[in-house]
Amino acid sequence: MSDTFGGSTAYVGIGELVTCDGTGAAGLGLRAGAALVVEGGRIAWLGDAGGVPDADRRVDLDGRAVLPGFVDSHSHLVFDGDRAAEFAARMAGERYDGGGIGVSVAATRAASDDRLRELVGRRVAEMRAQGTTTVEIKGGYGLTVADEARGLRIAGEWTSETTFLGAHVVPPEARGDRAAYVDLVTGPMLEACAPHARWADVFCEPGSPHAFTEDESRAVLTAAAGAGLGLRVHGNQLGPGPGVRLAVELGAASVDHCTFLDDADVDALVAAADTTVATLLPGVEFSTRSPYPDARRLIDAGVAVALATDCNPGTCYSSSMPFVIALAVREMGMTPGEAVWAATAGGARALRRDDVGRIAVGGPADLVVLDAPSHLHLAYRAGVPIASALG
Ligand SMILES: N=CN[C@@H](CCC(=O)O)C(=O)O
Ligand SMILES: [Zn+2]
Repeated sequence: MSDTFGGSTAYVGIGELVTCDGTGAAGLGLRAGAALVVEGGRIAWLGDAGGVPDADRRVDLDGRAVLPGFVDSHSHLVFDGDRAAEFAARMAGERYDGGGIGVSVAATRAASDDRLRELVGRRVAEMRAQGTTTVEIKGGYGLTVADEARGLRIAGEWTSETTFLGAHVVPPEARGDRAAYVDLVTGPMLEACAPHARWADVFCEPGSPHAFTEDESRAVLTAAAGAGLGLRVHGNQLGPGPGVRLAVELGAASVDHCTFLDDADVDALVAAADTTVATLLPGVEFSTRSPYPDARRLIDAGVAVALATDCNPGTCYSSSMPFVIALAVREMGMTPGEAVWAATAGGARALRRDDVGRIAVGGPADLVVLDAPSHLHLAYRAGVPIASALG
């Protein structure tokens, strides 16, 4: 977030500064007794509080911790309607298979531009209020040329990290001819959407009749890369499958979910650790009552791991990165430091950004302050709104 005050601001009294200016948990970059000067929305100075230069304004944070703003590298904010009844049915034992996406597609198609704009704006504001300063937003609830282009145009009003997801599911009207729908996605839909997107994604899940097979996914991703888009994949969410290996083969920036992995998937992710991030979305396992991904196995093997919300109406209607961090620590065996790194610097890597997700001189002043002395409190005080953007 940027400081709205016109001049320079010195932040002193920082209980713990978490810079995330390194790699892995070792790169958490914890500093005690540090201070920051922010000017023009940038970090102008970082050092020991004893040496803080003069500034136009001085803010005493009274022992609170300061972190980089969260980088939520996976969300689906462009939708209307909700699926609370589907959630309740799952809590009573129903399984998630992606079929409910059609309900959100119908509601989203029926919404006016202004209505969608208002909904996305409200959700982005909800994220920012919980410390998220960079967000990726996917389409995927329009599934016509016009509706996908519209969703991405609206998403682009809030972020440059927009993702074309025409291959979210095969929409009901196209079920009789899947090949024709893939042709639409790789042809006219991609052409209309590419100018509004940085990324392309596909729901690669051969076990679901709604999602896409390996060959269909490869066709979509290859066409998108040809149109100049970076690649992302929804893979291995509902069962073992080809998503992870396809993402690695095609040099995707991230493969997301990674819930059901075999040894070959983990080996592929280790080999591609400089290229492809495994983005874990534990809010989905919470909201679908599913087994959590084995984050420990991935981190211990040397896989690059990010955390994101996947905020969407079906599998996780939560916009809260602190909630995701708490789940990662409690349910996936990540240390609090690993979880914070994955939610900031890890998310930045998943978006191939080196300007966000860390606190460094010259970088954007995207800062989170905790109403607590340490990053440990994000998981320790789960459910308590201690994180907010600073400034
Ligand atoms: N799995 C595919 N897409 C979303 C869910 C979308 C929905 O159910 O509405 C996800 O990431 O979980
Ligand atoms: Zn998703």
